[in-house]
Amino acid sequence: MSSSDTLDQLAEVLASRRHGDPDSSYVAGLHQRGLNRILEKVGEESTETLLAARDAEHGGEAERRALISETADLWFHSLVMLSHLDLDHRAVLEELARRSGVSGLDEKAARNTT
Ligand SMILES: N=c1c2ncn([C@@H]3O[C@H](COP(=O)(O)OP(=O)(O)OP(=O)(O)O)[C@@H](O)[C@H]3O)c2ncn1[C@@H]1O[C@H](COP(=O)(O)O)[C@@H](O)[C@H]1O
Repeated sequence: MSSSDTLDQLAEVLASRRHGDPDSSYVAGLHQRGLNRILEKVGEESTETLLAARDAEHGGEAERRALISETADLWFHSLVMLSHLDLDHRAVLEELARRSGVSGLDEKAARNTT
């Protein structure tokens, strides 16, 4: 399965949980608690990811695996955030595709001249 299939499948599951039972679904519970709770989780996972990245820089395999796990938590909660706001994760993939081949330095220079 390709990486984008994995994201597509996860997004489908998340959509199906949007109005699900919070007693049996973590995702439904997040939606029920609302955007602020989801944003808190995105913030927490961001912090945990950056701390894990610092440990991974000079760490071993365990620290590198921990960073992968924290990044997965961050991506997952970001997908729940998009879903809560009825935004399609494929729009993010399309935005990255649109940027493909455009140097960040060139893009920034073009921004500063307009
Ligand atoms: N990918 C994930 C996923 N990644 C992380 N998590 C959950 O996100 C939470 C991470 O929060 P923390 O590490 O802060 O742990 P915590 O302290 O227990 O969490 P809180 O009580 O603070 O919310 C944990 O409960 C994890 O189980 C996920 N929960 C669900 N999914 C996917 O979403 C699908 C639907 O899940 P349900 O809605 O639970 O059926 C699943 O089949 C999975 O594919």
